[in-house]
Amino acid sequence: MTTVADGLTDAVRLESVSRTYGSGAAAVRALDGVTISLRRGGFTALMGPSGSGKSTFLHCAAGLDRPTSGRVLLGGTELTGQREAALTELRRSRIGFVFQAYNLLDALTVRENILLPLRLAGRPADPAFLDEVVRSVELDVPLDRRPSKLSGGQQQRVAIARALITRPDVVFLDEPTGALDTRTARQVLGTLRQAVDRWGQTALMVTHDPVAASYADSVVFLADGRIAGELAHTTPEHIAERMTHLGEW
Ligand SMILES: Nc1ncnc2c1ncn2[C@@H]1O[C@H](COP(=O)(O)OP(=O)(O)OP(=O)(O)O)[C@@H](O)[C@H]1O
Repeated sequence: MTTVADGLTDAVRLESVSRTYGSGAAAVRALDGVTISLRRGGFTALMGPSGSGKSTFLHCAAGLDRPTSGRVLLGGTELTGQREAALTELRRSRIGFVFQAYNLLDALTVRENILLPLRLAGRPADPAFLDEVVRSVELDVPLDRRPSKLSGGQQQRVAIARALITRPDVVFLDEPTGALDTRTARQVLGTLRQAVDRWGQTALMVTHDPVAASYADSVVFLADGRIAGELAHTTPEHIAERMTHLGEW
């Protein structure tokens, strides 16, 4: 396991990361020499036209996929070159995931869903911290209920709590509000923003929605597998304008 002193201030760092799918004439370069650092405690949105490489970026950064070349560092630990078992362990303990489709288990109660990452990692649950996380995501439902009995917004709050419970180095969110109506989406984003601030949580969110992206501290744009710019503390209007210049979205 390699630890680099200069990577310690960054939660996540990609260095010259490329990912090519297929080979020969059919090869697609989904990521093309991407270098970027996610500062500890920062909330970053990742946007770009369809096919620009957002999912590939997320999968490489989270150790779910391996770059063809380049390095990925999580809190100073190099992911690239790790064996599959070590990557699984790292993902379990140091990364939180939130997906568009919530991905909650209905065989488990809300409480059990939130605590699942700790159970899988063989770590004890701290009832006081569970209580704090549940309050921070404003989840106002009985914790012994099954997820399918909850609204979409409540289910996504459960998923966010589950992502925060291990105090991970970074939370990756893939279109977290894509399945929610506009009003619920805004409420969930407001809660997410508060939770990120409260815990000093590093987060990276892929989204197509300029309003959702405007909740982040900065918006990174991808086009054709490359970083195509960044906007800090900006408005949905500016984000939409930049996206329009990048092409179809
Ligand atoms: N498993 C794969 N095999 C071959 N090509 C792939 C694979 N996954 C992605 N690609 C290609 O890599 C490029 C980037 O895809 P990616 O899914 O990362 O883009 P995206 O920005 O997430 O797109 P979208 O917004 O439509 O989800 C696209 O040209 C895509 O067709």
